[in-house]
Amino acid sequence: MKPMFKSAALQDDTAAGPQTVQDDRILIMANPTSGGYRPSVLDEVRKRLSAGGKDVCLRLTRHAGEIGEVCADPSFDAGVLVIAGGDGSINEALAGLQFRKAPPKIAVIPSGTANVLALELKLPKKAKAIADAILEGRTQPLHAGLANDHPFVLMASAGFDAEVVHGIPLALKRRLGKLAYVLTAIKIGLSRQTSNLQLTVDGNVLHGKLAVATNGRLYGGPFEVAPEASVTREGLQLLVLEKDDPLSSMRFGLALLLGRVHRARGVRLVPFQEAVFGSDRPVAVQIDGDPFGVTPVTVRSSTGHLEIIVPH
Ligand SMILES: Nc1ncnc2c1ncn2[C@@H]1O[C@H](COP(=O)(O)OP(=O)(O)OP(=O)(O)O)[C@@H](O)[C@H]1O
Repeated sequence: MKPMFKSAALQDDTAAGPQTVQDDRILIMANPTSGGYRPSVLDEVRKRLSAGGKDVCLRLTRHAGEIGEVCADPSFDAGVLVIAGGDGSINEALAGLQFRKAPPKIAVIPSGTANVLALELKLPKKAKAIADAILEGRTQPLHAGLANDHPFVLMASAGFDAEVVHGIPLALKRRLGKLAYVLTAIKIGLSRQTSNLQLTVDGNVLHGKLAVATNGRLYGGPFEVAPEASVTREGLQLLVLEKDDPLSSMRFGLALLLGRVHRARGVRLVPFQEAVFGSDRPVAVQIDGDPFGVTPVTVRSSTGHLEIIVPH
C-alpha cells in the first residue's frame, strides 16, 4: 500500500525535523499576492498573539512554493503555523508538512480569491477572533485526500473547471477576483473541445465529462456539492457530471449556485477510496484551485490528519 497522509506525516522513520515543536512559538506565513490580502489584520493578529505571551515570527512569501519549503525545512519547530492566504497557500503548507515527525497545529488568517476551507470550517475573519482562537488552541482534525500522492484539502478535479483554473490569467484573477473565473469560463467554454473521462472508482468504471473528488462539503465558494462530506472526517466523494455542453454547463452552474448540483439530472455522487481519472486525451487537472498537470491522475482517500485551530 502507498504511504498515506497519516503514515507519511506521523509515522515515517525518514521524516525530517525535530521530534517535538515549541508550543509557544508561532510562525505566520503570509502570501502577500493572495486575493484580498489584509496586512492590517495580520499586524493586529501578530500584536495580539505577542501580547498573549507567544513568540511570534511573521514571514511574507517572496515566491510561489516558499510556504512548502519552509514547512519541509528540518529546522522548522513552531508549534503553530498560521497561514495568511488562500486555499493554494494552505495546500502548500499541507504538502510541506506531510513528512514531518511532529507537525505543528495549523491556523488560518483567511484571504484568497475564494477561501473555501475557511468557509467549510466557519473560520473567523476578524483579527481579534482569529487571535483568540489561536490563543485558546482548540483544534479539529484536518483530513486530506491525495492526488498522485500529493495532498489536497478541498478537491481534485479534471475537466472544464480545471481548464478554467489552468487558463485564468493571474493578472485578471488579481484584478477581478471571482468574476475572472466567470469570464475565463465563458471564453474557454465557447471554444473548447470536450473530452471523455474514464473513471475507475474502487474497481467500477464510470464515464463522464467532469469529475470532482471532494474532501469537503463545499466547492468554489459557499456552494454545497457533497452534503455528507467534511474536511474534518476521513473519506472522499466523487461528483461526476455526464455532460459539459454549454447548455448542460449552464444548468449545472445554476444548480451549483442553488446548492443542488449533487441532485441534478446527469450528476452522480459516490463515496470512494481510490479513483483513477483516465481520458481519451490529456485533460486538465486542478487541486485546491491551482493547476496540477493533466490526466491520468490517481486520487485516494487517506487516513491521517493534521490539527487545525477552530473557534469555539
Ligand atoms: N510571494 C508569492 N508570489 C507569487 N506567488 C505566490 C507567492 N506566495 C505564494 N504564492 C502562490 O500563490 C498561489 C495562490 O495563493 P493563495 O491560494 O494564497 O491565493 P489565491 O489564489 O488568491 O486564493 P485561492 O487559492 O483561495 O483562490 C499559491 O499556490 C502559492 O504557491
